[in-house]
Amino acid sequence: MRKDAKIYVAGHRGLVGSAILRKLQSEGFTNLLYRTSKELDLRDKGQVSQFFQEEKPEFVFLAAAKVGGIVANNEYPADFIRDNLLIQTNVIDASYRNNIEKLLFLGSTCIYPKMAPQPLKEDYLLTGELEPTNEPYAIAKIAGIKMCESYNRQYGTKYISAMPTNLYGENDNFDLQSSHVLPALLRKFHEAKETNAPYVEMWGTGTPKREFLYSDDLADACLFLMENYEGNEIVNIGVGEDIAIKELGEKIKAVVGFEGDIHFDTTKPDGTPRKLVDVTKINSLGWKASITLEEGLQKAYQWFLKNKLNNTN
Ligand SMILES: NC(=O)C1=CN([C@@H]2O[C@H](COP(=O)(O)OP(=O)(O)OC[C@H]3O[C@@H](n4cnc5c(N)ncnc54)[C@H](OP(=O)(O)O)[C@@H]3O)[C@@H](O)[C@H]2O)C=CC1
Ligand SMILES: C[C@H]1O[C@H](OP(=O)(O)OP(=O)(O)OC[C@H]2O[C@@H](n3cnc4c(=O)[nH]c(N)nc43)[C@H](O)[C@@H]2O)[C@@H](O)[C@@H](O)C1=O
Repeated sequence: MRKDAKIYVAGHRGLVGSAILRKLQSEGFTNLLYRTSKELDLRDKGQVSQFFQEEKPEFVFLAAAKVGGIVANNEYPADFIRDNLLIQTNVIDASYRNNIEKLLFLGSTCIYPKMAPQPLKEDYLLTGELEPTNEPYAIAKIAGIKMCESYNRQYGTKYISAMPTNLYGENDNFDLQSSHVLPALLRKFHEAKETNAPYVEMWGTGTPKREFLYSDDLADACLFLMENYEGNEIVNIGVGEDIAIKELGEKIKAVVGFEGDIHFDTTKPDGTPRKLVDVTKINSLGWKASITLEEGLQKAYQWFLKNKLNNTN
């Protein structure tokens, strides 16, 4: 991409979009385009068509989506399938109609079958049943992948799809009902320390395993793929190592400095038992994650302390 190429970052205030924006700015890209959801509701086809016709971006990072943790996905399945299908359909189709040069679509590793062998290889897509807690969201993401692939086949476009593992970092969602596990635990352990609470309650049994990638690493990978990858096959983005949720809780407890106990609310769902991605493909293309979980947890906690302390919703 030229440094003055017109690049639209959809979802620039979110965890992923804000990291992509920071990365592009730090790499010297000067012609960046972004809108909040209030300014441009990507679920509205008319607004999206008008925006693309007026602005004519050359490259699109599609990081706008309806996103949430296990309970939010489970409780609001209609919102997750509807908003994501609308956002991605409108953006991908408007990109085609306005001849954009290249688009990167962000999926998620929940597109893989619940019981797929580990680590998850890209070609396990559509080989088995999905995890029920996030099936509607995953089906929307699979539709996005297939839409990119179909436009490439029929129209000769260059739309690529990346599948990141669970993410965390700056501008994460710290709302305890709708967030993912890592930001939820940073907040829970911090608040328990501040109030001298005897214990922190974690959801589920603590036995599921997850892999965590810092958002700055993800942004680096997205730019790398935009500049170095073309093709219909999806590409996993991860670190290649996972950890049990209980162990993650212990690590966060230590980072925050909480000295009480951990309890488990087993009425809450565990979700998929394991979700470790195979990163052979992106590694062999020449990209590797560089931020360890220990470094990332420190960075994320410092960011939380500085930016969210009196401002959590
Ligand atoms: N977080 C994670 O662990 C993972 C995320 N991903 C994927 O990465 C992508 C980004 O996720 P993440 O950054 O975590 O999500 P966030 O919830 O942090 O951010 C989502 C962004 O999407 C924008 N958005 C939502 N609805 C609309 C709408 N109707 N119109 C316009 N913009 C909208 C929001 O804009 P505004 O702020 O202006 O309202 C927000 O900035 C998603 O595709 C997600 O599936 C994949 C794997 C894991
Ligand atoms: C990125 C990914 O994210 C989601 O899938 P998930 O990985 O299951 O999500 P999660 O981060 O919410 O939970 C991971 C594990 O952690 C446990 N857990 C403990 N204590 C808390 C807790 O306090 N909050 C949360 N949220 N989980 C907790 C929780 O019970 C589960 O076992 C989907 O949106 C999916 O669509 C998707 O793509």
